[in-house]
Amino acid sequence: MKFEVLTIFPEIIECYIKHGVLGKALNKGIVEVKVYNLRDFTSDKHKKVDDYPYGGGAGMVMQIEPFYNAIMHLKADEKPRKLVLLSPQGRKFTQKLAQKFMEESKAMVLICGRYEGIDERVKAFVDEEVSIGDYVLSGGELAALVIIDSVVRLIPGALGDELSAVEDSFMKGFLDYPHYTRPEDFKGMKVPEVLLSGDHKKIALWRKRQALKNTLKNRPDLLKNLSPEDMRILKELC
Ligand SMILES: Nc1cc(-c2cccs2)n[nH]1
Repeated sequence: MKFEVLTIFPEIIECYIKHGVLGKALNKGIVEVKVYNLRDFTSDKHKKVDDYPYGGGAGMVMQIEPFYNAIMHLKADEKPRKLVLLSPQGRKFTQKLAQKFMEESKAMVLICGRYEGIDERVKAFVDEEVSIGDYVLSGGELAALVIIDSVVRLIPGALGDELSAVEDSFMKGFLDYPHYTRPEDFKGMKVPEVLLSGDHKKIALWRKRQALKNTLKNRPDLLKNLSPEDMRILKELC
């Protein structure tokens, strides 16, 4: 899978992708990330990327020309790619959308705006507008990293041999179960006995109950389309 990121702060992307799961996936060649500085696609000596808004108002608006030039540069190889604009106005990014992107796209262009927004005409050249949440960031770079990280984790082989339990739970519609590791007793705070029992059936049931309990408490909106077994467990909790 290939990600191409358009930004005026390439360092933000380049620094993050060197670490952790992303770093390993890059080294394994499972994923490629190319970052393009929009300033390299300007035509003035000051590499200007923004200007005052037509109609007045606070702040600056990013101009269409650098985005257009960068997109045309990428499209010159005529390879298929999904162009995604990050913005608070976009469709909500979820684990299911991450799965869809991983399954359907060989290459994604992540377009990062800054300031008070970007010229609306840029949207004529994108496939999707995506929001990672109902809050405003200073720029699209963090949102782009969220998408890269969550999509790469889903690529077969990216996580090595460890199970991606967290992704599984979100895909099934509830939050993750609690995790513990050594020591068994930390200042009197003990690991739940069931996890020391070696009884995998009991452990699996305990984890499911805890996951449903957490979901009921913090994200009841996720609790739909439960299996009859999960519904039975949930009813016991109520
Ligand atoms: N979900 C989300 C995206 C954004 C921004 C994208 C570009 C500038 S601000 N804020 N919140």
